[in-house]
Amino acid sequence: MALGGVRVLELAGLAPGPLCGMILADFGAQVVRVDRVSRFAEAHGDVQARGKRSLALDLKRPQGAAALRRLCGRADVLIEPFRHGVMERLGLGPEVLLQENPRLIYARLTGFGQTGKYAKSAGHDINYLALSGVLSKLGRKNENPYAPVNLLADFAGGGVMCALGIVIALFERARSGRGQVIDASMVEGVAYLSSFLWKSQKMGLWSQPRGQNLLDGGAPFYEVYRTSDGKFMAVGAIEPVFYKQLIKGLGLNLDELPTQMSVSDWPGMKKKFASIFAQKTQAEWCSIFDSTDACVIPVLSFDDAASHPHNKERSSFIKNEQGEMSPRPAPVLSRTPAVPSRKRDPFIGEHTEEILLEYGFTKQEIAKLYSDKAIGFKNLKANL
Ligand SMILES: C[C@H](CCC[C@H](C)C(=O)SCCNC(=O)CCNC(=O)[C@H](O)C(C)(C)COP(=O)(O)OP(=O)(O)OC[C@H]1O[C@@H](n2cnc3c(N)ncnc32)[C@H](O)[C@@H]1OP(=O)(O)O)[C@H]1CC[C@H]2[C@@H]3[C@H](O)C[C@@H]4C[C@H](O)CC[C@]4(C)[C@H]3C[C@H](O)[C@]12C
Repeated sequence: MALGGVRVLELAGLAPGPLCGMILADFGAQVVRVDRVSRFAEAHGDVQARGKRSLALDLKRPQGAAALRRLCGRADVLIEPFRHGVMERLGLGPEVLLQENPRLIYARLTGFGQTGKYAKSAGHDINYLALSGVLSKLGRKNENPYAPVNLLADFAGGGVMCALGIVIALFERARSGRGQVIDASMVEGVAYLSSFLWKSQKMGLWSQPRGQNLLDGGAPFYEVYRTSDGKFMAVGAIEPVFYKQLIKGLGLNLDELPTQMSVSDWPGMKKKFASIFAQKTQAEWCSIFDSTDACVIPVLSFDDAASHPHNKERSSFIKNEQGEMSPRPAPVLSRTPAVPSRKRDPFIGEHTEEILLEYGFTKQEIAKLYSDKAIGFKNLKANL
């Protein structure tokens, strides 16, 4: 696989870091998740542990921190998901680790970045989304701004953006032979993703208040409608050629309607479309719109998405040995595609000895680390 042979140490954190590690593991990297020893009961469950192994190491103990330094000496990538200053307090800051391994790619995945007034503040997806400006653009007319689960800052602007940075740094290292520090701020990651919104401000796409523009819930032809069986259809018929097919599928006469881009008529048109969509079931609307260019697609549950003919044809969702469904890695590379592990997720500390041996520790050294309580072997299933 494309990242075969790349050694990654992922310090266990919440949501974004685990996704970053999973992406690298799916594309072939050997990812070791470094879990806490003393707080098994409080482990933030890593539900994105596919393809990883787990080493339980107490970084608060000098022997544990020293062991991580040694591991980093042989690793290609370190992913650290803590607030600014934590690694420095552990004696594991970039200056130390890059001194010992100049090829190390030291990825610092935080909410606010390594500098700035909030650098040491706690936060979660919704806070980063707020500070980026993006949250102000999300939400229905006359309602509060709305954060779409924790997809945008944690995952899109965090885990995925950090993985991109790591791959770019690996590519550059192939030329220079040198590692570097990646300051992956989720605020900036999600802001970067929203460049289109920033650049299109003057195009008139966002001249209305939140929830009343073309792409944020204002336009009747870019909206979700309830069907008679309580399901929904997603409509995205933006271009006139597709809009015409939407109108035809709804059984309306284009000549008798206001022009598509008559913004003042959008609320009335929305009501009209809603009353029509409410007359048929989701399946009936699919039989009308499937294989047309009306840009009308059923809103699917996770189960329905996994079993939908289109997604089944592409094997877009996979099952692991436990029968758990999840999305397959994306994108699909033609020659070196990701081959996601089908194995169950690792227990915390399950591979401690195996990993330490692999990284050059002797059995005696491992026994000493264990007696110093710097490592753990417990086979506890990570929570959540
Ligand atoms: C599923 C829920 C999460 C959903 C995602 C959520 C919406 C997010 O946005 S996640 C993104 C959060 N932000 C970041 O990741 C940005 C960078 N990180 C931070 O800003 C901070 O880490 C923090 C704010 C996220 C957390 O701050 P905290 O003070 O806890 O930590 P830090 O300051 O970073 O310091 C880390 C300290 O830990 C020490 N450490 C680290 N590793 C080790 C080690 N191996 N050995 C020893 N010590 C270690 C390190 O030295 C630092 O120490 P110091 O501070 O002394 O320097 C989940 C959200 C909440 C979860 C639930 C909750 O946790 C309670 C239960 C816990 C139980 O175990 C499992 C079930 C829970 C219900 C749990 C379930 C889910 O996981 C959650 C709901």
